[in-house]
Parts: sequence; structure tokens; C-alpha cells
Amino acid sequence: MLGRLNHVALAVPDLTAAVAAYRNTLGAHVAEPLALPEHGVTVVFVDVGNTKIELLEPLGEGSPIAAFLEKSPSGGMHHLCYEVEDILAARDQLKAAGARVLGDGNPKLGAHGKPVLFLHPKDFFGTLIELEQS
Ligand SMILES: CC[C@H](C(=O)O)C(=O)SCCNC(=O)CCNC(=O)[C@H](O)C(C)(C)COP(=O)(O)OP(=O)(O)OC[C@H]1O[C@@H](n2cnc3c(N)ncnc32)[C@H](O)[C@@H]1OP(=O)(O)O
Ligand SMILES: [Co+2]
Repeated sequence: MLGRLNHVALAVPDLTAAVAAYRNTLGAHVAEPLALPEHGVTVVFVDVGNTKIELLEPLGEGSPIAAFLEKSPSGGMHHLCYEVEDILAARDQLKAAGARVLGDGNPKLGAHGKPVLFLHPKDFFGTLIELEQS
């Protein structure tokens, strides 16, 4: 089922500061911020060659990462995103195996304009998993 690691997401309290640190201190290739109001975040992708780092900042009320940042005010690793060839087949296989698919279970378009789903962190040893259709 799992393909390549598409990105590792880091929730940050201040996206501007995180972009400056990655661009200037770490010398990384940093893309422009992308507001995703339907997901309650603003994201910036950092290309590190073999995968991407997704820097996430809350956007608007009720952001799904607000509670995470309340628990970890300086930020932290938020989720891993794996690519899957067929996200609906993957979803059905995971549900049949008893995994919890978050939301209404239907894929939404993510930051790359491809369908994504999330799996509950409690079902995967404390790590929030995102699946993105490759
Ligand atoms: C899709 C656009 C973009 C992209 O890449 O294309 C993105 O990635 S957007 C990313 C932001 N969107 C999401 O994260 C959507 C999925 N997330 C959720 O549905 C919630 O955040 C959820 C259910 C994971 C947690 O919700 P909430 O924080 O309100 O619930 P709790 O505080 O009750 O947490 C329950 C339990 O889970 C632990 N938890 C929460 N978040 C994480 C996390 N990121 N990693 C690991 N564990 C997490 C939390 O600590 C609670 O544990 P407990 O031991 O019960 O205290
Ligand atoms: Co993501």
C-alpha cells in the first residue's frame, strides 16, 4: 500500500520565523506560503531532495493544529504523509482492518491538489498519518 514519503509536517507557532530559519540558517529551498482555509492552515513546503518538509501554521478559527500547538507551544512534528496509488482502495482496506479514517472518510484535496486522508494517531503508535494519492 505505502509508496514514498511525500512529506514530514512540522507545526510551528510562527511561519515567518520558521521560513527564515529554514531559508537563511539551514540554507534550504523554501517555497512561498500557501493558505489553505479549507484545512485551517497556511503551509510552506521545503524541498530537501528525497522528500519535503511541510511547515504548518494555524489559519483561522478552529484550526486542527491549534490544540497541537497548545500542547507544544514551540511547535513539533505533526504528521507524516505517505503516497498511495489508490486512496479509496487504501481507505477501504484500512477501515476493514479497523483503522480510524478521520473526517467523513472521503478524501479532500490537499496542498498538492491531490486527494488526501488522515488516519488517527492513536491507531499508529502516536503518529498522525496522512495519505496522498500519488
Ligand atoms: C491537507 C492539507 C495539508 C497537506 O499536507 O496537503 C495538511 O497536511 S493539513 C494538516 C492539518 N490537518 C489535520 O491535521 C487533519 C487531521 N487532524 C485531525 O483530525 C485532528 O488534528 C486529530 C483528530 C488528529 C486530533 O484532534 P484534536 O487535537 O482536536 O484531538 P485531541 O486533542 O483530543 O487528540 C486526540 C489524541 O491524539 C493526540 N494527537 C493530536 N494530534 C496529534 C498529532 N498531530 N500527532 C500525534 N498525536 C496527536 C492528542 O495528543 C490526543 O492524545 P491523548 O493521549 O488522548 O491526549
Ligand atoms: Co500534510
